[in-house]
Amino acid sequence: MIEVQGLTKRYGPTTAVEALSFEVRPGAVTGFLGPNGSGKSTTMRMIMGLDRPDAGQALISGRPYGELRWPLREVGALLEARAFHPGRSARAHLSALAAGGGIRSARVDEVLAAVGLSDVAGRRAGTYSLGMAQRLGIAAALLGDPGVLLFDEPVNGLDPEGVRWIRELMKSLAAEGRTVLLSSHLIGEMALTADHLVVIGQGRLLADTSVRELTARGRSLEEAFFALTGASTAYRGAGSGVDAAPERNDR
Ligand SMILES: Nc1ncnc2c1ncn2[C@@H]1O[C@H](COP(=O)(O)OP(=O)(O)OP(=O)(O)O)[C@@H](O)[C@H]1O
Repeated sequence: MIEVQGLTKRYGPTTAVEALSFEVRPGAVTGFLGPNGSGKSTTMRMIMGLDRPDAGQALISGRPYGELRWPLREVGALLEARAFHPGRSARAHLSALAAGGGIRSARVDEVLAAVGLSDVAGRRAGTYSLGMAQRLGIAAALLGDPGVLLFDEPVNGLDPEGVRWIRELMKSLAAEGRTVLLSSHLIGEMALTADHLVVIGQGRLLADTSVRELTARGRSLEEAFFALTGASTAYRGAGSGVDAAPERNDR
């Protein structure tokens, strides 16, 4: 379970995230949607303790990230592709993470197999394609077998086979009872993958509802998304207009 409570983050004059509250529950894939610059990555970074909120808090299984005794065993995240030393092999990268996180070393080969990198595990990770780098990032997220997982744009740059692989992986992780928060710009993909959606615009909550309910509002999930976010897409010059109360629906 992830609990985001009144989270606020400012960068100088820019308010990246403002009084944002939502919960991400186990056993489902929760999609995290919003236009460019709406605050998705900033929110995920604050959940992972990488950015300090100006107000509010984010809890993982009831605690802030910094208070987790064995963080890698509680939460895994893919926040940036290529977050590894390019000169190290995938196996060496994962082994170092396992050693630092109190994770048995045999787990490294298990996650390499799970993401399909066993045959190239000895190669320098800097030589990996984008798809392979994403798989390595996912292997790192899965290393501690955590109950909570965050993925920021995991299908970016992947080929159709890779996109389908991610979709099935997200669903199977949720089916195992894990909490899965997934951001993506690909709304059609989100319609196929997510059960629940948290939609934000200009750092504020716009909707917290099921995919089914949101899709039923328009001809497609994409149309419903545009109707919801149109007023908060600053680069279209449509004004700020996000004062309306967010829409919440029981799951
Ligand atoms: N380190 C930073 N310094 C200054 N401004 C920042 C920083 N990080 C994010 N921002 C600003 O905060 C806002 C939210 O950015 P964020 O990257 O969280 O959005 P996002 O929803 O993840 O966007 P995208 O979909 O484009 O990845 C943007 O206006 C961005 O320019």
